[in-house]
Amino acid sequence: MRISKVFMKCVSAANLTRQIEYYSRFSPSPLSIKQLIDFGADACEQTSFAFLRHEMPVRMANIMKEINLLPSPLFQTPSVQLVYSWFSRSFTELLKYQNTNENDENILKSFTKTLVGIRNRHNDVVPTMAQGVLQFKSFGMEPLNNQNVQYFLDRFYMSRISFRMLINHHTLLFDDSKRPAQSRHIGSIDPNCDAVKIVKDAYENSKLLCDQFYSGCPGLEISTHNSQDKDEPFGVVYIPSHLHHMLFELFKNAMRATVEHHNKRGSTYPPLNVLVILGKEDLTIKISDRGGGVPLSKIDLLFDYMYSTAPPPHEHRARAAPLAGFGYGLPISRLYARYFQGELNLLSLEGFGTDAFIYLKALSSESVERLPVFNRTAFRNYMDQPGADDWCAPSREPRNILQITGRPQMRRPSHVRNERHSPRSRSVNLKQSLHITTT
Ligand SMILES: Nc1ncnc2c1ncn2[C@@H]1O[C@H](COP(=O)(O)OP(=O)(O)OP(=O)(O)O)[C@@H](O)[C@H]1O
Repeated sequence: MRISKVFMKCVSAANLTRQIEYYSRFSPSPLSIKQLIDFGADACEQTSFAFLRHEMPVRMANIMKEINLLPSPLFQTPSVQLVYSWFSRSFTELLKYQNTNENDENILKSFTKTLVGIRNRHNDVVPTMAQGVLQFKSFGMEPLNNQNVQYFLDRFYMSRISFRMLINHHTLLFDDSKRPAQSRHIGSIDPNCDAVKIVKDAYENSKLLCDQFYSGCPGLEISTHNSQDKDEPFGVVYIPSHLHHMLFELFKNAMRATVEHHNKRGSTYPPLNVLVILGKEDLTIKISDRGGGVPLSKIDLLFDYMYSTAPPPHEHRARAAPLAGFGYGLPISRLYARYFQGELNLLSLEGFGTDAFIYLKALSSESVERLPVFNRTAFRNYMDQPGADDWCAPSREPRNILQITGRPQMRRPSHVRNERHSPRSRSVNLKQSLHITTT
């Protein structure tokens, strides 16, 4: 009895591996916001079902192949194993619908229910993966691993954003219990998304946390400029929850920096200045704070998963939304911006403040999903060995010139290497080499 159970488990594991292999050979099909809107306006459940029952396993299999390439000590952590088990289960559930009848009402209903179940199962993927990476870091991570993990997490979370986008869109369109009675939204998309309103909402939500944490908060000043039509509001076709997520994270950071930099409990702080500009191609939002800024040497670190200057949150409070925590705010917000071909950047003046920029595409036909695909290039990114740095490492102290006089400073060309030098010609060469090393 026990042997047959073990045997069945091995068979299903082998089958799962085969199916992942099969679906990972397909490339995901990126959709534009325009396509999602056009489809949603004339929604046909059968078409959406037929698309998703293939597309979801394809996107999952592509990213599962990459999870399998993680450094073994990271892959083996209980947290990553747990995440992988969620993926395996969800992937298997989706495969059940491959050869079913798309005109059967019950199948369509059951599929929508399965999608909701998958979304709930994956709710905790971000903090769970973060725990895994923390455990792995505590073993002492090499720079190459750090690079690989950063590369992987960007792709993994981008993929996750895309699953949730597709699931939300489908369930909002076809799950009657989720459909708001009167709404201009089409699925999860607002065809007339008011960027200024979302700025105000995100500020208010972040202010609640800031007031609670610091008993004070900087104010908000908004200016707008619509280069297309001065009298028109700032409508773009976008997913309000994505924009809210980015703005909320940027406001939290700006508020924390401002309050901590000025360190005057209860007193007034310099306000956060927000500029919203609609151009032909981009909708740009700039948030400027006077929170003391970040030194240039740290700017690149800000988008590293796990880089935070805040004390680490306790494991059991990981989801209790403090003002700062794991250091995931910026990298994940940047993924949201990039998901539909936008961008998120920070420019800082140390000693003064920081400007954060969100760029979104103004045209829905140009907002196309940016999705990872598992191919040879991706594979190589996990396999490459680190090369030697091709820039000199700066020495800590100025070199003692007298110490260098005894040894050559340059790798001389071979025709020069065999020459015998008189003391005089040697000193001439030394002068030349010093000139080269100091310029
Ligand atoms: N406007 C800013 N001014 C000064 N420092 C900033 C600003 N924005 C970000 N930072 C620095 O970048 C770090 C990383 O920010 P990030 O939003 O990724 O994580 P976090 O806020 O620390 O935690 P969380 O995961 O909760 O967002 C912050 O800890 C802070 O040191």
